[in-house]
Formats: sequence, structure tokens, C-alpha cells
Amino acid sequence: MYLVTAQQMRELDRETIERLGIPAIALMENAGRAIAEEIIALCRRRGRGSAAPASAGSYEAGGYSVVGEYSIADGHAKASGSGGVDAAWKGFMVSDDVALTLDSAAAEHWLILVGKGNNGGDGLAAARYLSEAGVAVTLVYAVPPESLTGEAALQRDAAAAMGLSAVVYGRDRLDFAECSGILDALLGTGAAGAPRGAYAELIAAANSSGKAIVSADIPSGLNADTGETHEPCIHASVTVCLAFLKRGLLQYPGAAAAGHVVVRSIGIPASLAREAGVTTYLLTPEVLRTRLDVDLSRCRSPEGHKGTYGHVLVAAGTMPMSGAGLLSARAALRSGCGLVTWALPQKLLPFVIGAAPELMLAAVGSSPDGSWEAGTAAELLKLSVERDVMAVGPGLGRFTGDNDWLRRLWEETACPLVIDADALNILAEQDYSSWNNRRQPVILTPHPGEMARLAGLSTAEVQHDRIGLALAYAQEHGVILVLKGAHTVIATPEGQAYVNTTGHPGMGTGGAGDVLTGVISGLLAQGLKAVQAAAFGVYLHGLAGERAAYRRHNPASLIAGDIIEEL
Ligand SMILES: NC(=O)C1=CN([C@@H]2O[C@H](COP(=O)(O)OP(=O)(O)OC[C@H]3O[C@@H](n4cnc5c(N)ncnc54)[C@H](O)[C@@H]3O)[C@@H](O)[C@H]2O)[C@@H](O)CC1
Ligand SMILES: Nc1ncnc2c1ncn2[C@@H]1O[C@H](COP(=O)(O)OP(=O)(O)O)[C@@H](O)[C@H]1O
Ligand SMILES: [K+]
Repeated sequence: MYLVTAQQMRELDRETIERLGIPAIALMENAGRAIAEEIIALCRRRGRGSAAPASAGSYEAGGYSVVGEYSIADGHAKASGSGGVDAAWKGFMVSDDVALTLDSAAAEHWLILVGKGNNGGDGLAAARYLSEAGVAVTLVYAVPPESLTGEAALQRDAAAAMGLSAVVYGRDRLDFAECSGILDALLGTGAAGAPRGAYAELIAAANSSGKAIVSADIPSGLNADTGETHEPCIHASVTVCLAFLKRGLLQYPGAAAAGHVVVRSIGIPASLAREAGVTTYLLTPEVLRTRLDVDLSRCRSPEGHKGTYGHVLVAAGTMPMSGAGLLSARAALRSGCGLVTWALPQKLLPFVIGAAPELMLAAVGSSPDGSWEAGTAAELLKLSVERDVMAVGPGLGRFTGDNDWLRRLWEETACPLVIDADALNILAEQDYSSWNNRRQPVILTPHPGEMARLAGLSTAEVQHDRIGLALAYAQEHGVILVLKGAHTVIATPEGQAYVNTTGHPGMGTGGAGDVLTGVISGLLAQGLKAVQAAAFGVYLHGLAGERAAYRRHNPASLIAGDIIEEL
């Protein structure tokens, strides 16, 4: 599933209209119909006592879900419920437009908040379809209807010709208490800055009404690219995103304001996005399979042996943080690699022997307090010769000469390198773009705090547009960047980005990142390319976290070791 910016969306709109010759009004009709169908589906679910969309292509994690285009089987089953057998028996059947049929329509009254642009036009089209389904609608114009132009003006006239009731905000009486739901069609991808005037007042009133809100395309008040929510911003139950998923709907806090996101096709072919060079994706099993060529079955050769599946070297752990190294090393084993060697300061060795009997241990250095030393670089380089990947950083601590230590590993290892935790903090102090080029890839796995140090920004600045930052950083520094946290972003030096939605807030627990380092390293050792290992690793790590939380009956009880057990 593609992820686009507002600018890319405008270009794809233009291509469809100008090159393919599909009129803008046709796209708006499709948008209006899709929104009306989703409102009707929401009304049906409410009738059944459930609020969340359930459908075939849905990707859900931690209360957040993105749903792809889905069939109207839901409605068909209902429509043919009483007469279906008879009809089949007779060999003849006529059915209604079930997606726009609602038995309980008489109980519904929706306010349609209409802005001045095409988003408002979508809302007006939706209002007509809802009215056709028997749902009472009242149009609430944020601006005088005479000021609408283009396709939105055509929709205004069609709605008026149909006799839909309409009020103008600030001129006519408006009571949110009388409605059963609100369609937010105030602002879409053409919005600039925080909502102003009547828009801001309508958004605030809609939010405080306590009614279910469905947003057209994006919640009004959301920055469609960054996920920043302006003050005020609609808090929707459902967002019917049109054509392609907007980046801002995946990035927090926007992702929370959007509620359940349903992406509906409106006649803009997906092939246009490919041709236009859109290279940002929601990380789904389909994207892993088709874009990243990952074998999701993790199938092993019948003739395979431990040598087939690669050997990870983990350089991690100090006295106070020995567990970080242990978690990474165990996670690498569980990811399916053949062998794992944990390199650790000599002094630690007696304390961890037997902690995970499957591991090989390589004691390095001779510091009396179990800290790392600059001289261990030579030992690690020697160990790395016989290994397929080196992971460095979890629980490492800082030590004299660590800058040169890391530089040697960077410049002299001949295998892929995964850099995490303290090793990222070391890297953040260097201008590593001047270091010798490596032939094998580097994967950096910062959490937002580490990313802030790497990029010389505040954590808030990192979180402001995670996708944009990850893309820029990965391209500028020639690394695979895994920017962790809710909806982890994986960005490549070639300018691709994948946004993951597996996992949940319960994974915000000490050591969960160390586990991810191990998983990615283990997959690399098995021969996956760096981008495959990073994306698949993040995806599997999140899924394991979900399974572990389910087993514990509460995400809050999750600890990092539980994630390893569910891999
Ligand atoms: N062919 C197309 O262009 C299509 C567009 N679609 C819809 O059109 C939307 C984009 O439409 P537009 O580009 O017309 O833009 P919008 O409808 O998002 O809004 C633009 C208008 O809102 C006002 N505005 C902007 N920022 C504001 C602010 N901060 N406070 C108050 N008022 C503000 C301005 O008057 C501006 O004209 C999409 O989100 C989607 O819903 C769909 O109809 C599909 C086809
Ligand atoms: N709200 C969340 N939703 C999904 N995943 C999360 C969330 N919070 C944290 N995680 C995941 O948990 C892991 C935490 O890693 P990190 O902060 O490096 O922990 P540590 O340094 O203790 O190992 C990351 O993979 C991160 O993406
Ligand atoms: K909207």
C-alpha cells in the first residue's frame, strides 16, 4: 500500500484528470460514494454494537488499523439472508445497492460539515448518497455556499436541487445534540496551517459534541504529511482516506486523531503512483512479499544445517547492563540463525555462563570492572572474520577511545554491521561521513532519543515528521535507518521507506530494542539483504510483541524476554 504526501497526491490527481482524461467530478463522485458507504457501514456496526471496521485486507495493531478497499460482502450476506435460498432455487435474483442500504436509516441524522474546497465537495457528494439511502442529512457550510467553486460548486448545486437541508455556520441555528453522527468534510490535503475562523469553531464544536465523527480523506486540522495535529484538530472514529494513504495518517499524533483508517479507491490507478516514483509504503505482508521479495514462510532447506543459516557476532554488555547483550544474542538465535557468538568483557564471563547454553561466548579485553576497552577492536575484528554479521551496541556503555574503536569496526569489518544503543551515541559524536566507505551495509536502529543525537535535533523535532527525517537521513548518510517507536520507519539510502504498524505501546519496556537488534542481525546472517532484514525484523518483532501481550492478557505486563519467546 502506497503512502503519499499531499503534493504527490495533487500530482496523481492531475495525471488522472489530464493524462487519463477522467473528469475531476467523476473522482469526486467516487469519493462521495465511498464515504457514504463507510458511514452506512459504521451505522450498521453501531447497530450490532461494534465500532471498528472489520474486513479482509486489514492491518491492525495496538488499537490502530488501516483497512484496504474491501468488498461489500457484508451487505450482500444481509440482503440475501431472507430470500437468498429462494432466489437461488428460482435461478433469478434482483438485489438492491446493498452498500447504500440501511435498515435503521430512519434513526440516523448526519451533519455534513462542508469546507470551501474539494474536501467539502466530497462531503456534498456523500450527503446525496446518504440521503438516497434514507439517512437524514443537514449540510453545514463553513463559508457562504456562493463562495464554492469548480467541482465543489457543482456538488453544492446538485445537493440544493435534491432539496437537501442546509445551514450556514454563523448565520443559521445549529445544534449538534440533534444529530447521530458528523461527517467532517472541512479540510483535506489543501489545508494550510491551523484551521481558522469558522473552520476552527466547527472542529471544536464537533469534537465536544461526543458524536461519532467520520473524516473525509484526513481529519480536518491534521498536517497530511507530518501527522502534526493543529489546534484544533478533528478526532475521528473513522477516516475514509481517498485513493492513497497519506503519510500524516500513519504518524502520531495524527494516527490517533484519525481513528480507524479505511483507504478507498476513487479511480486513480495505483500504477500511476509507481510511475510517479512513489517509494514509501505501509509495511504489510504483501509489501514484504512483492516489493521486498521476502519469503514470509522462513522456509528452511531440508538439507540445511547450522552452517547454512549463518553466524552472528554480538558485541554487547557490561557489568550493569549484561542483560542487554544476552537479550540481543538470544533474539538472534530465535530468529533462526545457525550460530551466535556473544563477545563480552572478560570479567563478565563467569556471571553469564549457562544463562543461555545455546550461545557461544568470546571473552575480550581485560578491564578489572568489566567495561569495554579500545583494544578490543582488534579482537572483535579477528572474531568477525568467521562470522556473517556483527551487531554492536546494546549495553555497551562508553569507554576511553570508543570513537576510534567504532571507527575501526566500521572501516575494517567485511560483514554487515548493525549499530544500536551506545554505539549510536558514539557515532553521534563523529563526522562519520569522512570515514572510509564500507562495501557491506550498515543498519542503524535508533529510538527517537538516539535519533535526536545522531541528527543534532531535539526529540520533539525527530517526532515531528519521522518518515521525512528517516528518508533524508538514510539518503544523506548511506545507511539503512530503523527509526524505532510507534510505527517504526525503515528507510534506505536509495530513498525508499516502509512504515510498520505491528507492535504496541507495551513494547516500550527496557530491552525490547536489544531484542530487535538481535532479530535483524539473525535475519541478516541467514542471507537476507539489509533492507529485507531490517523491514522483516521490525515486522516480526512487533508481531511477537503482540502475541506476547495477548498471552499475558495485558500489554503493560510485557517484558523484553517475552518477545523472544514469541518469535
Ligand atoms: N481531483 C481532486 O483534486 C480530488 C480531490 N479530492 C478531495 O479534495 C481534497 C483537497 O481539496 P482542495 O485542494 O480543494 O483543498 P481542501 O478542500 O483541503 O481545502 C482547501 C480550502 O480550504 C481553505 N483553507 C485552507 N487552509 C485553511 C485553514 N487553515 N483554515 C481555514 N480554511 C482553510 C481554503 O479556502 C482552501 O481553498 C482532498 O483532501 C480530497 O478530499 C477528492 O475529491 C478526489 C479528487
Ligand atoms: N508505542 C509503541 N508501539 C510499537 N512499538 C513500540 C512502542 N514503543 C516502543 N516500541 C518498540 O519497542 C522497542 C523499544 O526499543 P528501545 O527504546 O531501543 O528499548 P531498549 O533500549 O530498552 O532496548 C522498539 O523496537 C520500539 O519500536
Ligand atoms: K476532512
